[in-house]
Amino acid sequence: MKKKTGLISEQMSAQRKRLVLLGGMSLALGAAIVGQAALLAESVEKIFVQRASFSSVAVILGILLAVMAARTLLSYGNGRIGLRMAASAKTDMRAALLRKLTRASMPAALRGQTGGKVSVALDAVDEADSYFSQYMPRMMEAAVIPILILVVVFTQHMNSGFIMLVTAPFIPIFMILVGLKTKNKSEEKFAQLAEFSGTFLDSLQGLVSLKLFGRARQHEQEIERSSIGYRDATMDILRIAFTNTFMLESIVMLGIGIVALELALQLLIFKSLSFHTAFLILLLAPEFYSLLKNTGTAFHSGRTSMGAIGKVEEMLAGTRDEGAVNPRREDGGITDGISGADRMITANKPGSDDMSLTRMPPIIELRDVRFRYAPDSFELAVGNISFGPGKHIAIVGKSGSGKTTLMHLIAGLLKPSSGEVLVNGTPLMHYDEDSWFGHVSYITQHPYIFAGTFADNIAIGAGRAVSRDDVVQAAAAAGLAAVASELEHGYDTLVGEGGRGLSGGEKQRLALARAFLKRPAVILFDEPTVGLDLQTERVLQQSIALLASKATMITVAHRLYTIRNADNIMFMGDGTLLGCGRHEELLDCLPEYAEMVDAHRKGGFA
Ligand SMILES: Nc1ncnc2c1ncn2[C@@H]1O[C@H](COP(=O)(O)OP(=O)(O)OP(=O)(O)O)[C@@H](O)[C@H]1O
Repeated sequence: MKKKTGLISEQMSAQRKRLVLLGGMSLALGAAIVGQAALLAESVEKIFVQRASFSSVAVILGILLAVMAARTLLSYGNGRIGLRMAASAKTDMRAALLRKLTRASMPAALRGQTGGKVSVALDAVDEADSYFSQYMPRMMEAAVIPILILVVVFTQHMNSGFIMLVTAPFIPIFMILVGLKTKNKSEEKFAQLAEFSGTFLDSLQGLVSLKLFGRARQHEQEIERSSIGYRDATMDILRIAFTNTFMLESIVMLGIGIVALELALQLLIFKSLSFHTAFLILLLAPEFYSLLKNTGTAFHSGRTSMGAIGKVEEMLAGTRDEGAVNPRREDGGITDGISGADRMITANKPGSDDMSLTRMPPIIELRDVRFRYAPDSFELAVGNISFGPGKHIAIVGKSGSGKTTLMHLIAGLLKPSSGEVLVNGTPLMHYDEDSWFGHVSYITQHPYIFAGTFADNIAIGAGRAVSRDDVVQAAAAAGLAAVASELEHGYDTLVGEGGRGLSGGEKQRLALARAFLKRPAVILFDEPTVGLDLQTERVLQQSIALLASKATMITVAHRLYTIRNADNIMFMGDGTLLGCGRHEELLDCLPEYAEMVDAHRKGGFA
């Protein structure tokens, strides 16, 4: 048998008690099978050979019935244990996947196709079922019962024992040969399924863009291609399964035939065997072979499952990220804009000093921070800088210069490759993630709107139960009161997926409303690049100013108004900090900055 994968070994040790129970029940099942055959042989001999009266065999028949009932119960029990093991294993695997996905760093979380990940989390985990529900119970039975039967047959008739011993290995040998091929095919099938799901979801999400660019037909063909790939991989596995069954049946028939022939010769020609013994062995031989054959079928599904489990392991390993070191769960973090998967960066190291987080708004310092998304990719490098409590920092620079990356590093959403971000003098990575994110709000340009009511979407920002009054107040502060009153069911209108859509400006104000409920000490603000109407712009500016009055605010700034009013402007150029200071200072000493401001005034700022 192939070396078990890490996940399987983990499950085996976690479910050791059930495995021991399975072993015990298999032994009892073996005893019931042998007992049933012995009692049947005894009663047939008594009734048909010795012509004994029915009453004299009634007791034996009664015991036989009881043993048959026990055998059925034991088989059922083994099945139940297998199902329980499968249920726990699947729950554990899904939980592990979810944990990995939610703790992955932003770069790791963004890697790969969403549809592919969903397919692994749902389909591949489901496919793992048969390893525990079929393969394990059958393997356990195969490890115990055939040996028991062989011992009994050897004690009764050596020749038959030898025939069974010699023919039996053909079944596992064949199983191993087929199994090796099945596992590879199964991995291929899951790779195809993940690709199919990924392509399908991607195309579905970008349907409008695809139509606009006249690429819908091409994507349709792409979906067709990957669905055919998946179908072919499934058919290959089925082909192997059918060939497997046919070959196993043939081996079993041949084995039983040889044993029967040998028994007939000994019984009728050489007369060296009693009817009772011959009949007992004839009853045990099919049990012996069919057990091995069932093991063969279970082996096939077990190998398919192992392929699926391999995919799950691959995903668990794949989402593991050098930058993500957080061992803890997070669910109440930053209120807006980024999904749970994007948040997991800070670490909770022993001895962390969460006390200093009570000094809010905090002092934020950067010490020789460097960061790369991947080797040989864009590199960000920032020297030593410090921002006092409650300062407003604007990060500016041309597109792709690293503004968002820098903000994510300051927020702890990305872990520096070298250097440190200090909050109140303590490295950010030393804080408990929940405590830190409990003080932070992130208002992105495209906040995530969950499927739910308008009120629910605002309330989620608080991270605790809040009253409708609180929600209404937060909405008003964010300039959303008029929007809510225009909605069909007011605050109870369904928004997000499957509900009413919201405009870009409305979404950003909703993010603001979430932040108002939270009252963060650190605000990360990704200023809209697209021009909002004057009214919306003013509401946003006023609300942000109100929110930021008692907070440190870090803005990826595009508006001259915001830049000019910032306490510190970080001017980025191709991943390096070209200058840091107030507007007037940078105007005097940094020609690139003056050029940018000039271009902005003329309306050509990019
Ligand atoms: N997840 C990622 N993986 C790899 N590279 C990335 C990733 N995100 C951003 N980059 C690269 O890092 C560089 C800086 O990106 P960043 O988003 O920080 O720029 P920006 O200044 O905020 O740009 P913009 O103003 O256009 O939003 C870019 O070259 C970008 O392609």
